[in-house]
Amino acid sequence: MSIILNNIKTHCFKDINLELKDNEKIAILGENGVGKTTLLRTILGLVDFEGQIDILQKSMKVEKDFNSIYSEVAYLFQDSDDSFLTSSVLEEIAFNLYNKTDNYDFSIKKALELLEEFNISQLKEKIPIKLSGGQKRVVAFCACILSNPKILLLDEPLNDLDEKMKKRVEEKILLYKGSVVLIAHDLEFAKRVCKKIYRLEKDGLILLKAEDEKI
Ligand SMILES: Nc1ncnc2c1ncn2[C@@H]1O[C@H](COP(=O)(O)OP(=O)(O)OP(=O)(O)O)[C@@H](O)[C@H]1O
Repeated sequence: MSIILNNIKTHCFKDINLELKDNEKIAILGENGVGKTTLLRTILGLVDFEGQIDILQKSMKVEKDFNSIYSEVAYLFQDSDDSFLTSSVLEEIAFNLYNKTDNYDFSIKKALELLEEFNISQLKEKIPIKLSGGQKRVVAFCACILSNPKILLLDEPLNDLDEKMKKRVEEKILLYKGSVVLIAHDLEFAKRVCKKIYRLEKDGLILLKAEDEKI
């Protein structure tokens, strides 16, 4: 199992139970303010919680337990600006892979390939926080996936993207060889990418059936 949540309670929801298998992709939908982002932040140890969290077979009891999983869990923030750590797009995208491999040249080479694949090579020397909203989104997404983490936590990844870029990002998520928790408001997108779709409510996570059309 990649993630097990048992009876998780935070300031905005209670009794969340979830099992995410290795390489499984799930989507979580729900009303504004119900706590979807808070749920992702809880999985990362950024929110006070009660209950039991296991990630990649490790039990997360105290804050430092979460440090041990950061190299294998990537988080696409709802607000891309919150994620930027470096002063160039190229270094931003290479950052996690460099941390993981300690190989600068290899990380830069792979980052350049990904920039090419997303057709954004012209951005490589730009300062991430000065990009447009959509450009920031793609750069933050590329920074998450380059190091192939075992778990991807994606908070509304298609926000601000044009149609072409939405397709590229969707394709990448679909083919991603790892576990994915996707927060989305677009049910059709969620259905195309994930087999299991949940709706978050105050009292817990509800598994939606294939025939459900409404959230
Ligand atoms: N750091 C915090 N401390 C206390 N409450 C917070 C904090 N961050 C968010 N909240 C509150 O928690 C609730 C859930 O917010 P959250 O961002 O998780 O919702 P969401 O489901 O992701 O919403 P949206 O669909 O609008 O992005 C909101 O009422 C919000 O005001």
